[in-house]
Amino acid sequence: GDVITVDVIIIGAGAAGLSAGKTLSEGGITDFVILEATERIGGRIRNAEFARLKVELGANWIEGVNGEKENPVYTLANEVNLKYSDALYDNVSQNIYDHTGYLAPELVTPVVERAEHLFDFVEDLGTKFTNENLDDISVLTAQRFFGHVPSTAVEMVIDSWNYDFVSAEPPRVTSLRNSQPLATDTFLGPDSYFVSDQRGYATLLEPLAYYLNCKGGMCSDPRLRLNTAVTKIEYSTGGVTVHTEDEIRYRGKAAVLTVSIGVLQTDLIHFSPALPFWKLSAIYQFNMAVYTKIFLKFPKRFWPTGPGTEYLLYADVKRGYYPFWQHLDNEFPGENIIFTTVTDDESRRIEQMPDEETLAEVMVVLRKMFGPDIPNASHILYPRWWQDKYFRGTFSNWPIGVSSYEYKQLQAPVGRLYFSGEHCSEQYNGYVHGAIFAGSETAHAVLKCLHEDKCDTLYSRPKATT
Ligand SMILES: Cc1cc2nc3c(=O)[nH]c(=O)nc-3n(C[C@H](O)[C@H](O)[C@H](O)COP(=O)(O)OP(=O)(O)OC[C@H]3O[C@@H](n4cnc5c(N)ncnc54)[C@H](O)[C@@H]3O)c2cc1C
Repeated sequence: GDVITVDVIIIGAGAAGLSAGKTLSEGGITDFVILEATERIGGRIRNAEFARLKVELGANWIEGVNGEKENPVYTLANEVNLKYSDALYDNVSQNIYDHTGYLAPELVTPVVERAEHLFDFVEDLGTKFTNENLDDISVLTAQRFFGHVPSTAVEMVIDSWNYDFVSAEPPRVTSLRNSQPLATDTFLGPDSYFVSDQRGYATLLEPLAYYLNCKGGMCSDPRLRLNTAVTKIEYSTGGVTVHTEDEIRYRGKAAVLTVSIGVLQTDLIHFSPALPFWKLSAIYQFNMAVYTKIFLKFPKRFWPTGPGTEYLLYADVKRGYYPFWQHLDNEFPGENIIFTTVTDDESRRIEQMPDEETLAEVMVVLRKMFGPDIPNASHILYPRWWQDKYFRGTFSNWPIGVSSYEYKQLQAPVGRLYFSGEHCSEQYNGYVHGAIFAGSETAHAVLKCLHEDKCDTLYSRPKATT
């Protein structure tokens, strides 16, 4: 097949790949290509048609605003006048249901208050562990130090609201040191905005990728190669050769690989030579979580509406069984759309079910919450991120057992092959802003290599940090 020679090959046109291209451009390297397997830019930022409207199947919130450091996602959103609204999480104690229906606030308020104390305690312990450089423990272990672990249906749903809704994995899995308190809240700010713009959340990537001339999702710059899946990467200290499904080889002085950690954990891309053990070990230890929004449309509204009703919780004896609910009356008045979110094993389970089976389960839950007379949903839509070979999940979560030293190995290049993507942002992994920061940081390392000849050597094992 053909051989195309460029300075740098970027693999993946998600937020990280596009951000890497921007930093390279600004650093004087414009001879690059971006190889993207799918038909569009944006990766895990993606919307879809749903009953006359468009809804976001991937990233939906701009997380971390109004803090000491500006969130680049917020800046970009404002540049394109993206439509978003305040995420009003605070009122959730007024909106809890179980199999008997609505739970009066006086029943649940003491549980919510205790969960707040528990949350603060865990954050303080996380700070202590970081400051004193103590060996990591899980968030669940930290909760045990509080003397109480959530165990009733209501306690569990509030607990999963505080943790699983954010990290898509339960506290027993998640690292205390690396998630508490959340750097996004601490540095970028405590507020979040929910995006409902009909042009799509991904519109904010257009100013980021200005060098590709994108408008309405279409980009005219030939350096972007859509529908171009990478199958094999050969790397050395001299450069990188990337093979694609359409049998073209791209040769570069360096490459930036931004596919998700879920993809790296599979054999979708063949590496030659095989990735060294320390690198594979770091890749396999990190977690790709799964988080699924299930959108439903009804012929009429039967849930409460008005300020403070947006987020609802359903407490089941089985933790994680259709626990989180959010209506879209503010965003799409009169459309009668509500969605439920599940995570982790429940996501994996429903990904394997046909829509009708999931809908039947969801209707049973809704009838417990709102009574037997509510109508059936007319539409259902949910994505299968975990089954998709180009994603294999939704976002990374830092598990217990991965130290900062091992994390550096996840980020480290092998030869001239550089790794990037949201999972490579030490502070902000899992988020769109994490992907943007990581893409830029990796591109800076590539610039240093190409301009100053300061490149990491093949198989170099990153030095331990204290
Ligand atoms: C359901 C869901 C909800 C989320 N909610 C939020 C949120 O509210 N707020 C937030 O900040 N973040 C959220 N996130 C996380 C956020 O979307 C991601 O962290 C971010 O978009 C990841 O960007 P990335 O560039 O690192 O990876 P990706 O977007 O995955 O980009 C990598 C690209 O590589 C491509 N690729 C894969 N394999 C190949 C191959 N072999 N050859 C060529 N290309 C390939 C993929 O198609 C993809 O386009 C959510 C994600 C999901 C899925």
